[in-house]
Amino acid sequence: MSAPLPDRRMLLVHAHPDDESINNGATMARYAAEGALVTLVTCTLGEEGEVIPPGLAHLAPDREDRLGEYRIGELAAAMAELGVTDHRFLGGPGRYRDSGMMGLPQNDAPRAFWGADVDEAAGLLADVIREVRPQVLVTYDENGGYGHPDHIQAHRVAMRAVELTADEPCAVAKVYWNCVPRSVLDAGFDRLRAADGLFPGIASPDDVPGVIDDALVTARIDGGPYTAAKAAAMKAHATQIAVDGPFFALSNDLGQPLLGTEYYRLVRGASGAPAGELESDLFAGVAA
Ligand SMILES: CC(=O)N[C@H]1[C@@H](O[C@@H]2[C@H](O)[C@H](O)[C@@H](O)[C@H](O)[C@H]2O)O[C@H](CO)[C@@H](O)[C@@H]1O
Ligand SMILES: [Zn+2]
Repeated sequence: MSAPLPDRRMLLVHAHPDDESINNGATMARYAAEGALVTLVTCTLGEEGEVIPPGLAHLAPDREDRLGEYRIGELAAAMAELGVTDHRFLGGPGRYRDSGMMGLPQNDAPRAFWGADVDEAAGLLADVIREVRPQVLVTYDENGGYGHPDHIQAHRVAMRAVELTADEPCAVAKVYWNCVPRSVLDAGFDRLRAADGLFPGIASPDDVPGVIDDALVTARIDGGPYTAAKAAAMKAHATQIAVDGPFFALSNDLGQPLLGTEYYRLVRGASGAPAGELESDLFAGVAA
């Protein structure tokens, strides 16, 4: 007989190993520390990524094509930093392949996630929802945050899986999309510009995934005590992310702020906060 599930259960649906730490690392660490079940489903192995450390360049897709298996290890190390023990790949490791950036030939590769049948992939995710019965699901907005095909597809698959299970006892109570309020991001970039010289360049706020008007944000999760865990988890994804204090850069060498407070937009279910106020707990208002 399997152990009873914790009272609070959340499911995060991401495209590649690293997205979870970048978008939700502090949130995941906080809820894991508080005893909630935090389940991460990652849809690809990130096989088409670039490689930051020169000593690992041989793993690249156009060389040994072993980046995917390497990033499995990076993800496991990142989850250890966050205290998350339930992380899975959609359909099993390698079922769906990283599609590469929008418009590249890799988008049309045989196993590319971008070409996956959404209902089939959503059926696989629905099985996870039936197993863990999350009250809360977190994924990207309809643009995947920044238009990456795997992010857009992860959004579509996640939202379809929520629909498929909506009339079942495991129905997800609250669905959130990752976001960053413009004012918070602008302040972060002001700090980065003042700390000049950390990275070869500075990203444009418009390049940061999920930037939205402050008024559209519905939840603010103060990850304060867990910011260090988030930074450590991001560092674990060393092929993709370079971390320097409260800032980081992807393989494009463009610095951006590392935010310990994480923001969300409730798109399905009822807010647990008083009207006009931000939620400070994603589980607010849900039953065990
Ligand atoms: C954060 C994220 O979604 N990373 C993806 C992304 O990686 C970017 C891509 O390689 C781009 O060409 C670089 O300029 C940028 O610096 C990278 O962050 O796309 C990869 C390929 O699909 C993916 O593996 C990676 O996880
Ligand atoms: Zn990604």
